[in-house]
Formats: sequence, C-alpha cells, structure tokens
Amino acid sequence: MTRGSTGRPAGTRAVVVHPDADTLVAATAARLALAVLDAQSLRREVHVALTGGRVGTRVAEAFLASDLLGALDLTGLHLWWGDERFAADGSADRNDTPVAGALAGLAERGAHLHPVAGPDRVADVEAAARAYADELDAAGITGGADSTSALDVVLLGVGPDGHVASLFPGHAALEAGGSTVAVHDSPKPPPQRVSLTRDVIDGARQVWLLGSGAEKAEAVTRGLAGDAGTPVLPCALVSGTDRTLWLLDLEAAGDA
Ligand SMILES: O=C1O[C@H](COP(=O)(O)O)[C@@H](O)[C@H](O)[C@H]1O
Repeated sequence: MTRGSTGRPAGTRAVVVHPDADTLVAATAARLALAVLDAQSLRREVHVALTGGRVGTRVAEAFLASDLLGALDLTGLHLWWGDERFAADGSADRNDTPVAGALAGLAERGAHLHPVAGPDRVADVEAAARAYADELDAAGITGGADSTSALDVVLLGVGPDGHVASLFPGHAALEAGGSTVAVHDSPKPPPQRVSLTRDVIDGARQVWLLGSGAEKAEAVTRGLAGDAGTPVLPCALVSGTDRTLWLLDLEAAGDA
C-alpha cells in the first residue's frame, strides 16, 4: 500500500488538464457536486472543505450556484474551509467573504456551514484554531488515528510558492499536529490564519489540488514530481486516502 507523507494510506493520483481557467472552474464545480452526490449514496453526512484563492473562489462560487445542488440532500452537507485568514466577518481578506451570500442561501436550505471564527468572535488566532478544531472534533474529524470520520473532499488552491491551505514552504505550521493550526507570520498577507493540518488533509478521502495560470507551473511541476528540494513544497506532500486529483488549466500544467 502506498502511504502519504503523514503515513496515511494514499490512494490513486490523477492529473486532469483543462484547456483554460473557465473550463477548469466549471468542470471542478460540477465534479464537486457529483462527488457529493456519489458520497451521499454511501453516507448521509458529507464533508467538503472549500478553498480560497483566485481559482478556488471561482470554483466555490460556481459550485454554490450549480443546478446540480438540486440533486443533493443539502441537510447532510457540511461545508468547511481548508484555511481561513484571521479577519472579521465580511472582511475582504477572508476566504469566505466572496461567497457569503451564496453560503447563507445554502444554509437556509439546510446545509451546515463551518466558518472559522475571526477577531470579531474570538480573542486571538489560537482561540480561532481551537474552536475550529473543536467543531471538527464534534464531527469526528480529529486528525491522527483517532478520527472516526474524514473529510470527503478537500479542495486546495496551489500557491505560486507551492503552498496549500495556509501551509507555506519552510513554515513551522507545516509540521503541526492535531487537526488545526494557528498560523503566524504567513509570508502571504494577512499574516494570521487558521489552517487544517497535513494530518487532517491526508486523512481526507479525496484531495483536489487546483492550479490555474502560468505562475503556478513551476510549483505544479515540482509538486507532481514529489520534489524533495529545500524547502519542500507543501503541495508535494498532501494526498487523499482514496484519490488525489490535480485539476489544472493548460498554463499551470506547463510540462506536466
Ligand atoms: O492565501 C491563500 O492562497 C491560496 C492560493 O491562492 P491563489 O490566489 O494563488 O490561487 C489559497 O488556496 C488559500 O486558500 C488562501 O488562503
């Protein structure tokens, strides 16, 4: 059995290259709706972690607006975030702000939202990470061997530096244990964030890495090669227990 970098079983890996960013967004949103539909044929409660970033936000928007949501049992759908910036509700810095209206609409239809608390709700980023970990814990998603449940799909935007969620190359948060980590001194602003740990990401059934644009090509190439250079790229380290999918547009695929 193949194992991921945290020792979890690692399933199959596939690379899907789309002709352009628009097609990548539309196909990934449809793929996500169908993945939830498939998962709901096995389990009622299905857990998805969305991602921010340029293409990730567009995927979230397209997914939340998709007609395919009509096929889902929204009362069994849980929406988490792979990471969130430590900023107040409604701040332009937050990953969930661009889709706040769509998320509220889905919550009215019964979906369960799991936003990360910002400074308007908790004292500091450590408290936000703890509260998010408690919420994951309540869903049985604890990281490590104790997990009784797993995220079904984790979407991760790949940064130009190879970061995923708020796990940056060479940053201490990359080695954090538990299910969430409070990130200080993020090299990309804002400096304070909350991220899922590699353990929870690697425990997910499916991990989907999104790459769009030429500025991602080098990180994608190194990530796909499992590059062990220094610093190690976070995108090279993560995997899902059933499947790891690299969902790219032509520009990001580069030579891949
Ligand atoms: O800061 C972040 O960046 C990544 C990637 O962003 P992109 O704009 O380069 O695509 C994102 O996936 C992550 O969720 C976010 O917090």
